[in-house]
Amino acid sequence: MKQVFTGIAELYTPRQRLERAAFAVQDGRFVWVGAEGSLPEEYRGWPRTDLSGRSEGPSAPGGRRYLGVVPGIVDAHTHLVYGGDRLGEYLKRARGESYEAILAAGGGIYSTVRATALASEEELYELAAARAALFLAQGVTSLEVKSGYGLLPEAELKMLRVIRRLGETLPQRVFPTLLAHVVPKGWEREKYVAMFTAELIPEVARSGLAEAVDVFCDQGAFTLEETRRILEAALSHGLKIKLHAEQIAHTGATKLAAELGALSADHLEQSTPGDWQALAKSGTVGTILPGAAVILRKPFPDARAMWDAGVRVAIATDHNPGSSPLYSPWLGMQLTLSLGRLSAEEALIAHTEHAALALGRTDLGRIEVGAMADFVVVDSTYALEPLYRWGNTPIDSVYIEGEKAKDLGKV
Ligand SMILES: N=CN[C@@H](CCC(=O)O)C(=O)O
Ligand SMILES: [Zn+2]
Repeated sequence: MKQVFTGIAELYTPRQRLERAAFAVQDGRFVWVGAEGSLPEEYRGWPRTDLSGRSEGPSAPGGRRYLGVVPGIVDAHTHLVYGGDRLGEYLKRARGESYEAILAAGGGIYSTVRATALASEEELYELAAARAALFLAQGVTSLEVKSGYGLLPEAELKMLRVIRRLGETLPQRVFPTLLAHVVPKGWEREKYVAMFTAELIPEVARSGLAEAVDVFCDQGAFTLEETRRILEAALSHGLKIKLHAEQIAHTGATKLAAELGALSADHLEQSTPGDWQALAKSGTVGTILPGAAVILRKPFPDARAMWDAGVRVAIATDHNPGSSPLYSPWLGMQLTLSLGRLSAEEALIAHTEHAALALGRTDLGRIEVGAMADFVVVDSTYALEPLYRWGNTPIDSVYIEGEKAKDLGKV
């Protein structure tokens, strides 16, 4: 497929801002990006798609107006597959009960584990696909999806099969991750870690059901030592690694992530300048999860200081039924502007280019030659307007590999 896209008022690559831009796409990738007026001769005869919208606004020849375009949003941390909900827990926490106490009493993650066990693969698939449609409507073109609400080996594999089916059927690109979340009730810790490292990880590596392994290294979950064992097992089986780090307590997980060359260390609410230095040195992405930080009333990660320390800061929704029932990457970026002190341009980089690095990809989250042609057409002349309008995200359309994504769900 060959196509030239025009009608763009403002485009963020995301590092560069172009006015009256255009780009050419061939076989799902950008092959040329620049000013519309300087479209090279070789692309002039290609079929054209004018992205201008019909809504009212400035610069509107023929009643149309040129629109803003940004790269497809990348969500590098989600728990999209789960049964049930945690509304009751949410209301309790809003009255002051703590996430940690609810988890320790066998609720929280454990209650989602019970609800997920009761749901069939078909039900879990339908629920997750409906959530993914809402994400698509927000411009999310690639997303990571974790297991972790199964805990028992067969239940984890069941989640991973659902994630594989999502990858086969959704318009978006799906990155599957095996998550060591908590020790199941009734298991000895040692036996569980031994099973995870000696049976589950090899089975997942063999079957190709996950690309990465993640561990919730925290108070109430896995210790630093257990985390190291799980991650080293993952590496020895050729899987990538990432971590839930420094969310509730400071455990040293961020430095472990940096030491082992993890793709990313995520959460970071309790992280320190020493942790940021380690991330900056290793190149491990620091992914902040504004939904979980704000909803659980934890310290908001100091994204500004992290960025200035040289960390490649990413933002993700951490969509899950407990700590972050967040469906909007834009809200995550908005919170990071206000509470994490990133600029709007930096927040966009964090949810596109840097988020792609957290998936190990340099060809996603960018509008540049060689990258996958995933992009979001903003229903405004101003490409950054979705960051300005809180709770009313102006999205016109979403393209994945140069094709208009259908089924934009209602938001
Ligand atoms: N922190 C651990 N895991 C999830 C929360 C899962 C849950 O509460 O169900 C997170 O990233 O926030
Ligand atoms: Zn998470």
